[in-house]
Amino acid sequence: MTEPARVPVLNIANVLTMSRLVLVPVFLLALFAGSGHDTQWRLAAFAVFVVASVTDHVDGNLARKYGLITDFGKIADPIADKALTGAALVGLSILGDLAWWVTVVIAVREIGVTLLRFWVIRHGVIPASRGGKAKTLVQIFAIGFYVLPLPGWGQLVAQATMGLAVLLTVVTGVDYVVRAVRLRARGKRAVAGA
Ligand SMILES: O=P(O)(O)OC[C@H](O)CO
Repeated sequence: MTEPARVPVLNIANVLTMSRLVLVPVFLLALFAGSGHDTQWRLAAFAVFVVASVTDHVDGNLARKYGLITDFGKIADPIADKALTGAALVGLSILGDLAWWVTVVIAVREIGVTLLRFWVIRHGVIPASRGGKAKTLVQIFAIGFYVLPLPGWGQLVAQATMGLAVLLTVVTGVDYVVRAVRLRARGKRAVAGA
């Protein structure tokens, strides 16, 4: 019987995921340059943020299209997303543009879900859910609006989008807790029955 072909971890989808991590310090440098509120630097930070965010879309599509899905990618992709969004949220809060409680709520959920993934890893990998992907997309839009130097109405749009992001972040976080508990319970039952 022929073995199924192994997908190499070092593939284009995973390289794109890792490049998102590399762009995090570049984004922060641009965000804090020029005392943090210089229009040109904010636009530069926005451009880096958009490029990094696009890699999130492209790596997943490439992985699915060319069969490059790996367990490494399933774990690394959400971590790279969290590094980017987390750095942006903390940066915006340090600059006084975003309330700290928003950053803390999102950070607690994102770190918590990452720990959950490692907690159940012996029993299986919890990939990003549809809700999780939607949550990341809304977070990215919300952060993008906050990074851009927008007029008053734009700031209202930014706040509303961030409110939706917080809601989705919490709801999907609870959903992952339920999934993790079920996966562990199934894993334990399987071991007990072995
Ligand atoms: O909600 P998570 O932790 O599954 O993260 C979702 C990913 O960021 C989607 O690419």
